[in-house]
Amino acid sequence: QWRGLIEEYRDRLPVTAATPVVTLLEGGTPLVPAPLLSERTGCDVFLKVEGANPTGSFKDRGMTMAISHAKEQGAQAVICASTGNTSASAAAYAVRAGMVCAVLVPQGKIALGKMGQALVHGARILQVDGNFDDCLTLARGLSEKYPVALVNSVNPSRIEGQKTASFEIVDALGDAPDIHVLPVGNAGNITAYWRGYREYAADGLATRRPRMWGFQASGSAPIVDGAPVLQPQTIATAIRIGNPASWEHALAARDESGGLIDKVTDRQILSAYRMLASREGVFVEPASAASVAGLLHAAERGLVDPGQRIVCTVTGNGLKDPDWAVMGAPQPLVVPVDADAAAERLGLS
Ligand SMILES: Cc1ncc(COP(=O)(O)O)c(/C=C/C(=O)C(=O)O)c1O
Repeated sequence: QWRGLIEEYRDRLPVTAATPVVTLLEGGTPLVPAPLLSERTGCDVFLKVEGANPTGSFKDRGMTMAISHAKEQGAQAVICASTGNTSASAAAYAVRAGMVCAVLVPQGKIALGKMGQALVHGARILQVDGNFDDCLTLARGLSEKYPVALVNSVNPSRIEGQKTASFEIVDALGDAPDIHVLPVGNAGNITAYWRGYREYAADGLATRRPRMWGFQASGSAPIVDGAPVLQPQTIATAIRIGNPASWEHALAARDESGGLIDKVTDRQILSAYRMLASREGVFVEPASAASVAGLLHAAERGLVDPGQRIVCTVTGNGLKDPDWAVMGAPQPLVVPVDADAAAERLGLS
């Protein structure tokens, strides 16, 4: 039985015997081969399906660490700004820890599933009349003035927990991939993956470190454009972030790894989103598809070599944002309880 990240990687995490382990047995997620992406790119492509985590996104990796540390420090309340997945995760782990969870989300810009999670776990939710960056500014201010622990990815415990995804990938493949691809919003995850790959290589558990390829949405691409985006716009609301808190760390991951950070359009994101579900059988939320969209776009431009081993992290479960799955799809037919009628409409007859 998988014991959760802290137990599985205890000797690589900043925990002691005194650290209470707050866990929902997160981690140990599937590394799924992607035959269609492999064929399209001429490479060996795998998907790290982080939607399989307890609250449906990679945020659980950071949250088990952040909430365990908060509990160790005697916190009774935690706070986070979120585009939705961080708050869904913080709300669930706060329940496990017996803590109050305060959540600040950008007004009207949070996917239904994520709002539902925070609500049902009993978080105290405020919609902020501003964007995610405004929410983070507010959350930081509140955590400095009031006894509430900030659990955004500016909290180093979050990065420590999230680096374990790289450990799992090397443990599964036997070495690091040539390229690791993932979406970039607040840039905590690219920072965490690079740290994990570096640590494993330094300890001789991998012979190489991958090139890190991060992708932003073109309407919300401050790192690519070289300046904060004041009014970020993208249908991929999870990465609708104009001023990433881990900007410098993302640049370091890109440059130290010889990688890249680029942008993909909403159209490319939705195309990859649909291809993943309809051709690879993997349902992810739109922001997660930015990594696959970026890989396909890079491959079209000849940036991959045949036979390379590539891992794309798909960061969140498609159920988080069901509207996009329904949008634009034909209304399913209604049939009478009649086999012939059903067979005819299913095209079986
Ligand atoms: C599905 C999904 N994919 C990618 C990202 C980007 O990761 P980072 O670059 O580490 O920020 C997020 C981030 C979400 C939040 O920032 C939040 O929940 O507040 C996400 O939910």
